[in-house]
Amino acid sequence: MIEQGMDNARPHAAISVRGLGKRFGDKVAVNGIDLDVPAGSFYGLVGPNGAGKTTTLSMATGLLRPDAGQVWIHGVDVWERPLEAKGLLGVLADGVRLFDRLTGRQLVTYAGRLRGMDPTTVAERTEDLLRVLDLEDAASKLVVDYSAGMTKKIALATALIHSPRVLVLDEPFEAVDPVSAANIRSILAGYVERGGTVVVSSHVMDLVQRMCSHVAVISDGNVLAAGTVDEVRGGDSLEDRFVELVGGRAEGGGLQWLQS
Ligand SMILES: Nc1ncnc2c1ncn2[C@@H]1O[C@H](COP(=O)(O)OP(=O)(O)OP(=O)(O)O)[C@@H](O)[C@H]1O
Repeated sequence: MIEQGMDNARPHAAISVRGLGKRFGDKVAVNGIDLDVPAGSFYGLVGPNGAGKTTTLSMATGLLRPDAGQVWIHGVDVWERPLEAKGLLGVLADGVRLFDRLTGRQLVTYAGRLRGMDPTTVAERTEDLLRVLDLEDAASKLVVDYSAGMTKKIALATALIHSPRVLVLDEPFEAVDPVSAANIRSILAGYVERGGTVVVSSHVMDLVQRMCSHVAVISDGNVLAAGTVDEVRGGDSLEDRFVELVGGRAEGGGLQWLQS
């Protein structure tokens, strides 16, 4: 069934965003954007600091109420049918506090039980996740005592445990060591191969170019370009295209006084 209001959105997209906007005081953080994330795509969201990526992802996943616009996850309106929409999602949010007085194992178990999963499956998947994310040795330690990278990985485990249809990951590789990052990349690539959809925000253009099928470039709350990675980069590297679209390179690096 296609929902009311979806006429000009894409009913078969994993995520469809129309006219999404958010303002904080005088600052327009997200300026009425449209975006379609095709089902089965590995979608990168890139943009300079303060571009509106986190605000967009927070609104798209039901964590932050938009001032304007609508979001559908596989055709389900996030703000009208939040429970149903959230059931389809796994989210790694930026800067959201975890229940960090739990151990890593307890936190992942709790996430699975909150999703209504049976205890045996939760226990099995929790051990699998701790193993592939190299957190077995830290599993009995409180999350409050984790390093930044370990915290990122345990939060990722809580997003994966229920095997959602759509994964939305804000900066999943930030602070994560190269071996764990490679493990996470292969987990995500396998998940996409099996029909899942992944959206990641990242500042690492090379990674997005290698890993993602699609990309959107956001700057100052607007979508400057969106499509397949090849369409957006148009023969250049994604990094060169990004700098061309976004601008802002300081001539000669500036800070001539910075010398020894
Ligand atoms: N809760 C808030 N209160 C006030 N301003 C906010 C709030 N959240 C975000 N902003 C502002 O909205 C704009 C977009 O921020 P956002 O965090 O979405 O950017 P981002 O693209 O995720 O940046 P980064 O790459 O640095 O994480 C920024 O100007 C930021 O200062």
